[in-house]
Amino acid sequence: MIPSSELILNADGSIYHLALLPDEIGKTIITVGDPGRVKMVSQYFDEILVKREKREFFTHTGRYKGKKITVISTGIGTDNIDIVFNELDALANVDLKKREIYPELTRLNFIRIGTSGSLRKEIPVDSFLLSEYGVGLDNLLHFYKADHILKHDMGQALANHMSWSPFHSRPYVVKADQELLDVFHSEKMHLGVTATNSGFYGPQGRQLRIQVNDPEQNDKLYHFEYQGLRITNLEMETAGIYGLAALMGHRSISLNCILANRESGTFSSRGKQKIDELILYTLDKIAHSDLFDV
Ligand SMILES: O=P(O)(O)O[C@H]1O[C@H](CO)[C@@H](O)[C@H]1O
Ligand SMILES: O=c1cc[nH]c(=O)[nH]1
Repeated sequence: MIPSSELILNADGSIYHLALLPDEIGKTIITVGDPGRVKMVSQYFDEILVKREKREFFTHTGRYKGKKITVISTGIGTDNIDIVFNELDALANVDLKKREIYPELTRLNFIRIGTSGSLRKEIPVDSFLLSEYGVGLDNLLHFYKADHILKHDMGQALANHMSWSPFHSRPYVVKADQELLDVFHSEKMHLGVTATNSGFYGPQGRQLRIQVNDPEQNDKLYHFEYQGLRITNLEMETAGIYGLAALMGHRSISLNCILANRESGTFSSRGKQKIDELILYTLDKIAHSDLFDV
């Protein structure tokens, strides 16, 4: 039995931060960072069955062309990914009344629709990128037994290449789910290696008023190459999503709308329109693939 200090439920039996009950989520779950993006997705649903909000976690569950879909905002960062993924997994795989893990587990499909900054001129603002790998420069996965899902050789090669101080955590590398990669890949998508960091400014090499430790950081990331793989873009959730989904036995994929180009120093003026395009692209792929439950 999982004690009430670990699996925390609200008075109505819903899970602590998300305030959701088990039958209020679908097996296909779209994650977005921005709570305002939830209704940008659910406006296309044919019906909305559940609407819930608590803190930065806004959830709409509904149906789109016959498929049951949940869209949920995670807020920013892998610390929030830890909360959202553990709580959604508990809703699917733990009997909340008995506080016991179900003998048969349910596999969820997670699709991130997020924004990102590109490191490369050839991946310009307003383009879309599918993350083949997530490279965690944060430290979330180091708190879990994750050796069996990590591409250690590449993580170590990147640590050596960056010549970081021992105060930095070691990069962790996780591959996307291959079936979801196949579903979402098309000529509209760049395929990339996405570096996930623990901040938007210093950790992504942005310097406004206070100095960063390594002004060459983005340049070093740009030049890193491992077995033909090169880092393409920066954001703040993908590697955590790939890591936790793989550890829990779920599928996950991250779709990025490129808003910033760090090499050319530009930022999109058409962000909302391009995110809307990526949402419609994603919903269309879900509607037409057998991988997603009705
Ligand atoms: O647009 P979202 O999904 O929030 O994603 C990106 O944008 C945020 C930073 O502005 C970070 O969460 C980053 O990962
Ligand atoms: O540069 C960017 C743009 C969006 N989100 C990020 O995390 N970084």
